[in-house]
Amino acid sequence: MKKITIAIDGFSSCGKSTMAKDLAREIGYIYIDSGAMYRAVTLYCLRHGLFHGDEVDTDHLKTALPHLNISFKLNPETGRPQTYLDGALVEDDIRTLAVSSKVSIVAALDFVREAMVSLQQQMGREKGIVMDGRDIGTTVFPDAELKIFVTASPEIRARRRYDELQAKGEEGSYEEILENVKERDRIDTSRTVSPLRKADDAIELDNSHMTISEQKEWLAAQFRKATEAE
Ligand SMILES: Nc1ncnc2c1ncn2[C@@H]1O[C@H](COP(=O)(O)OP(=O)(O)O)[C@@H](O)[C@H]1O
Ligand SMILES: Nc1ccn([C@@H]2O[C@H](COP(=O)(O)OP(=O)(O)O)[C@@H](O)[C@H]2O)c(=O)n1
Repeated sequence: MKKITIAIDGFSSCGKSTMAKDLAREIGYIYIDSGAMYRAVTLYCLRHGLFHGDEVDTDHLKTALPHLNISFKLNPETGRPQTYLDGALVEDDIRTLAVSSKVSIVAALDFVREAMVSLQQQMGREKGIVMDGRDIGTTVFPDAELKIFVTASPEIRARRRYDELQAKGEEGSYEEILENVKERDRIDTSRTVSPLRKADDAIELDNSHMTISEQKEWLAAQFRKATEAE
C-alpha cells in the first residue's frame, strides 16, 4: 500500500503523542515527536545558562544550534522512541516543568523554527511518517494526506499532564501545570512564525470525553479512510 504522511497538531497535553505513537506502531510508520526537538533545544539553553528571565541569549544559541545533534532511537524494551541530545539520552529531562515553562519562548524564535522544520522535513521525505506538533499540517507538511487537529479543555489537559508527572515522581502542582498549559497555548497561538492553528483541511477532534482506546480507534478509522482514498 502507498505510504502517506500523517500530521497531528493541537494544543498542549491533549494526547497527540499518545495517539500518534500508537498509530505509528500499528501501521509500521515512523513516529516523530516534533515537540521533543524544541524541548531538547530548550534543555540545551537551560544547561548553558542562556536564559535571562524570559530572554534567550540568541547570539549564543545561533552559534550553537547548527552543532546540536537531536535524534531519536527506539527503546529496545518498550519499542518506543526516545530523544537524544548530543548522544545522551534526555527523554526524561526534556519533560520536566522547568523545560515546559521555557519551551514556548524558544519555539517562537524564527531561526530555531527554521532549523527544526528543515530537520523534520528531511525526516519525512520518504513518507510513512506520523508527526505531531503545532505546525505540522500548516508548515512542515502542508501536503500531508491526513491532518488531525486535537483539542480538549485546558482543565482536562492539565489533569492528564499532572497525573503523568505525579506517576513519574516529578514536582509540580495541578495549578502550576494548568497555568503552564494555558501560557504555552497563548504563546503558541500568538507567535509570528507558524502560530498554532488548525489547517483548513484538518479533521478536528475534541477528545475531552474520550478514553485513550476510543481515540485510538477513531484515529485508526481516519487512517483507513485516508488510505482508501489514495
Ligand atoms: N483520552 C485520554 N484520556 C485520558 N488521558 C489521556 C488521553 N489521551 C492522552 N492521555 C494522557 O494525557 C497525557 C498527555 O498526553 P500526550 O499524548 O503526552 O499529549 P500531547 O502529546 O498532546 O502533549 C499523557 O499522560 C497521556 O497518557
Ligand atoms: N511543531 C511544534 C511542536 C512543539 N512546539 C513547541 O514546543 C512546545 C512543547 O511541545 P510538546 O508537543 O512537547 O508539548 P506537550 O503538549 O507534549 O506538552 C510547545 O508548547 C510549542 O511551544 C512548536 O512550536 N512546534
